[in-house]
Amino acid sequence: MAYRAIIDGFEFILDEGIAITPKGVIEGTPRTFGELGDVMVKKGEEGKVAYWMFRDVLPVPVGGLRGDVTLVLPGRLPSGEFIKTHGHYHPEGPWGRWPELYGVVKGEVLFILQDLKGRRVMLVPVREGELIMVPPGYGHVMVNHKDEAAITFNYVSRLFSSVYGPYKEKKGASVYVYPSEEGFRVVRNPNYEVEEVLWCKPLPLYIKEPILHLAFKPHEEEWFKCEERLRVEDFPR
Ligand SMILES: O=P(O)(O)OC[C@H]1O[C@](O)(CO)[C@@H](O)[C@@H]1O
Repeated sequence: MAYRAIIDGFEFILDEGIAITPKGVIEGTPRTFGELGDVMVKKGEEGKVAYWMFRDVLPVPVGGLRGDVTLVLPGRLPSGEFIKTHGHYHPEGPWGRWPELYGVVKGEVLFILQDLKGRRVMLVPVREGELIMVPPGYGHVMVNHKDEAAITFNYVSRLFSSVYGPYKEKKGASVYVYPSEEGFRVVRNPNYEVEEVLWCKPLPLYIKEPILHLAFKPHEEEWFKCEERLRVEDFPR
């Protein structure tokens, strides 16, 4: 199924595997259930695609930044979790760890942000038209907890490679998100010493005007409003 999206002022037609972008027709890179095997408690259906990554497709007038688009499919993983991204950290840059600016242009995504040890966790729902800054030093996973595909974009520095190892070693993020009658439930990953899971809202930034400059905003900015601690279930033994 093809989707049309306007992303930061540019028109895209996205389908599974291929996209018409301002930079031409681009083949996507699939992330399969097999590649997510290390971040799930149960593997299976190896060849199925969880999300399509279209990297370096947003025109960026500022050298040094890369703009990607991601089509996150709806559904469940073999572990029973909602489809999610692999998750990664960013390494050190000249002013601390690299940040990343994300926007959602279709659907809704639940971001799982966690500090370097995975002890402090923020769950942030980001809706169509909203932006979220992944602050320096925070690992991030996107969960598609809705029944429709989600389309996101991100601006990030070209000067580093993402660090996937910690997520593989600990079998995913600090928490897992499963479907439930209320919508979703959050379960602790026993491989971390999770201290708190906060329910947060991104600051009210909307994709209505040029936003590229935000990728350079000072890192001290307070990017979230955290409202409450979330009830988290222990992992069943
Ligand atoms: O790199 P992951 O964890 O698979 O996450 C997917 C998305 O995040 C990015 O790697 C950017 O952080 C995108 O290029 C990609 O589409």
